[in-house]
Amino acid sequence: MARIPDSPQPDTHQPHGIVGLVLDVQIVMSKDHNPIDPILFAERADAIADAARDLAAFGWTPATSSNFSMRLNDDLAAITISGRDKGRLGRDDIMTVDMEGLPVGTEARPSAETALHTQIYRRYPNANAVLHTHSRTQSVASRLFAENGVVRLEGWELQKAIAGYTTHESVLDIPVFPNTQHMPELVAQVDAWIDSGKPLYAYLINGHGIYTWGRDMPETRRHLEALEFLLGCELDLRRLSP
Ligand SMILES: CSCCC(=O)C(=O)COP(=O)(O)O
Ligand SMILES: [Zn+2]
Repeated sequence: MARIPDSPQPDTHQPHGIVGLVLDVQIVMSKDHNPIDPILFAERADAIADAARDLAAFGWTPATSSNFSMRLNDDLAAITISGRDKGRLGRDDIMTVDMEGLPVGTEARPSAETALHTQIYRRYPNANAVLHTHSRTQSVASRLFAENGVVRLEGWELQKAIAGYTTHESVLDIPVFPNTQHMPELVAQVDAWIDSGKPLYAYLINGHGIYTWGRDMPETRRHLEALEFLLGCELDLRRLSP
C-alpha cells in the first residue's frame, strides 16, 4: 500500500539555518483516504514524461495523440491527462487513476483511453508500464493487416526483444482490433483475446495505433521500438515482394 515518506524534522541545532524543505510534489489521497506516496508518483511521472519526450521526437505522437501510464501499486496508476502535448509533458500533465480508470485526488480528465491501460494492469499483474503511440508505420500496418485480424511476425531476429522470446523461429501474433469510440467495446475485444488463452504482448487498433506493455518502462520501450521496427519490415516486405 501507499507509504508516507518520513516527515522532515526541524533541525533544533540550527536555529538560523534551513528549517525545512519544500518538495515540488502533491499529496494525493486514494479513495480509502490513504495518501499516495508523492515520491513514487513523481518518479513514475518523470519516467512517463521522459519516455514520451523520446517517442514524440521519433514522430510517434502526432497532434497530442498517444497516452502513457505506469502502475503505482495494486490499486492505482499514474496516467497522462487527456489532450496534452505528449512531447512536452511535466509532472502536472500526469494524474492518478484507480484500476477502474476513475480519477483519484484530482478533477483532471484522464486519457480518453484509460480503460485500456487499467485493463492491462488488472489482467497482467507483472505489467507496470503501458505505452500507446500513433506512428505512421503502426497506423498503416493496422489498416493493411486489419482484414487478417492479426500481424504474424516470424523469422525476424528482433522478435527476441519481446520478453520471453528466445529465437527468430518463434511466432509472434499481434492482433488488430477494429477501432471504436466506445471504450467498453475495445476492452471486450482485448478481454476476449486474453480469455482465449492466446499470448498477448501488444495489439494494434485499426487506423489508430499500437498498445504494448512490460514489467518496467525500459522493457516497455524496448517492446515498442522492436514492434515499430518489425511492423516497418512487414510493410517493406509487402511493398517489395508482391
Ligand atoms: C488527437 S488523438 C485522438 C485520441 C487518441 O487516440 C489518443 O491517443 C490521445 O487521447 P488522450 O485522451 O489520451 O489525449
Ligand atoms: Zn490513441
